[in-house]
Amino acid sequence: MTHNVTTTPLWNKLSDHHWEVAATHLRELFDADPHRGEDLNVTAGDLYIDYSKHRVTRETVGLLLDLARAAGVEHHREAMFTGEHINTSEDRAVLHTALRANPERELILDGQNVIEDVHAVLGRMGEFTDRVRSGVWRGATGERIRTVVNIGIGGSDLGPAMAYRALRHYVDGPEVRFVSNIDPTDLLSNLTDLDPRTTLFVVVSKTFSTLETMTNASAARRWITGALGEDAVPRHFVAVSTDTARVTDFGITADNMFGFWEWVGGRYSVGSAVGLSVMIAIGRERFTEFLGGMRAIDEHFRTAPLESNAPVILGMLGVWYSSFFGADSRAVLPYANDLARFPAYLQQLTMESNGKSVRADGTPVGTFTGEVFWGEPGTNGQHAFHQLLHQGTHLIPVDFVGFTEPVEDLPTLDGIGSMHDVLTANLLAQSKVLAFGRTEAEIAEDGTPAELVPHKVMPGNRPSTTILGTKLTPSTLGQLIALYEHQVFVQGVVWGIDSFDQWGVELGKTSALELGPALWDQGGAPEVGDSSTASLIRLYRRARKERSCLP
Ligand SMILES: O=P(O)(O)OC[C@H]1O[C@H](O)[C@H](O)[C@@H](O)[C@@H]1O
Repeated sequence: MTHNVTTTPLWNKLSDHHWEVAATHLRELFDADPHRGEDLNVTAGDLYIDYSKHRVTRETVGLLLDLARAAGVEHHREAMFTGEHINTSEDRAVLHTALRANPERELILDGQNVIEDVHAVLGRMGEFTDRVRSGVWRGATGERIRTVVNIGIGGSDLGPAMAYRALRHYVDGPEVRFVSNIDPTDLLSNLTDLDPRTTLFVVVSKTFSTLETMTNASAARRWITGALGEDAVPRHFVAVSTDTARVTDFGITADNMFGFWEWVGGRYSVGSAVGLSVMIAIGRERFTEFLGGMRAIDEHFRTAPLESNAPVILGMLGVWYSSFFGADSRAVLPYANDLARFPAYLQQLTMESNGKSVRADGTPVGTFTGEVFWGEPGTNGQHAFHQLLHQGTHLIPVDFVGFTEPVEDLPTLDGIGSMHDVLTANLLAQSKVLAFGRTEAEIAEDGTPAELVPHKVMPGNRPSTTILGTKLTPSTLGQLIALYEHQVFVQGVVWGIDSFDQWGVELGKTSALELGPALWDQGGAPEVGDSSTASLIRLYRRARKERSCLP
């Protein structure tokens, strides 16, 4: 249980300090401290992280780090790495860092070296991957596997789907598709051009009981058995889960199952067997590089002093805006099209982790917690929502993510520079304009008509972090993931919440199960307890009655 720092004099000091900083423009902060752009940055692995365009002074950073210390971030960090049950509401260890630990390390949990277990599964995944990629593993009719369909949802989908897309350039194995939604169009649209003889399903579910995944997996099973017969199942289905009994009940043998452990949270699981489809796509060596990237940031997070600790600094900046400025959201804008699913991935990672309003001991939190994460790749976002970022009334801190080297490049129209150069120029221009804006006087100087001047004023003073990686590779992607995982952790400790449970999603699930029968029962008025839901159900039922194609 963490110390409640929100009731301490240090918190009050930060709160008072916030009013001073809030009254100062970023232009003034740079004028008063012209070298901040050279100093307020940190390097972690291959990531250079500039945080000088934040609404902080050097004093603010010191106070925020004091707050992190007072909350016990260092102590809790060690507790996480060593397997203490820091997920208190579920009484579980939180050991996603063990998934990427060096094989020579040892971590004993309940008498078992979990790192040995991790590498045993990685070894089996590697062998399986090699067999699928080389064509030794074949479908029931003897054909090679050409497409892998990953069926899973939440953490069993977003991590691998994001990583597969991000590492598109490195894919030299079978194509992978991802089916998650209970909406049948997801499965149907993905299967429409596939051949059952060359398709392998990887059914991913920690619990192996999630309604969406089990429903999609049984429909996929019918698709395979309808075309190839019951005996084909073992050649076309493998499972990733912590629950052997449920997997075997589904008809997948333990040989075709890749396990993980209850101490891996779904949203922290992409480095476990949950990443199997990514490994099949990019090969085991590159998957190892991916894990190595995460490990580099784990080590940085565990050992770097707080002053140069990237996840600590970025996490505390998130606390600064959320708890002191009352900012609701953070935009993540990757200037790398292959990171298109990164914001969606971060939504689960951050919002399922820190979207809590009680502390770990069940008492209400005394501050705003969590941040709404959202975003789209640049430059697309510039032509859509950046207007609000630049001139709207909300304070929305931005994380820009870019790379100094492209994975692919093309010349520009005029042949001067490359498309990647222009992409990067856009990233830098956006962060500059957000921070410094354009004043009334500067605009009037251009001869802009007086009545247009207020419309053209760019207020600036809008904070951003710029994360520049060397190149989007399996390793740098792993680094980015761990960078955000540990930010979430730091914030959770300061807010005193349990970042590793997700009770808030449970009621929606049981409620859907309870409501289901009311939708297909054609009897009298549904007894659902409120007139809004009852009216919507009546409307749905009427439409359902008129449809002829239903069973
Ligand atoms: O992997 P599964 O057990 O199928 O769970 C899939 C997802 O469903 C749940 O509702 C949780 O909110 C997620 O954290 C989890 O990743």
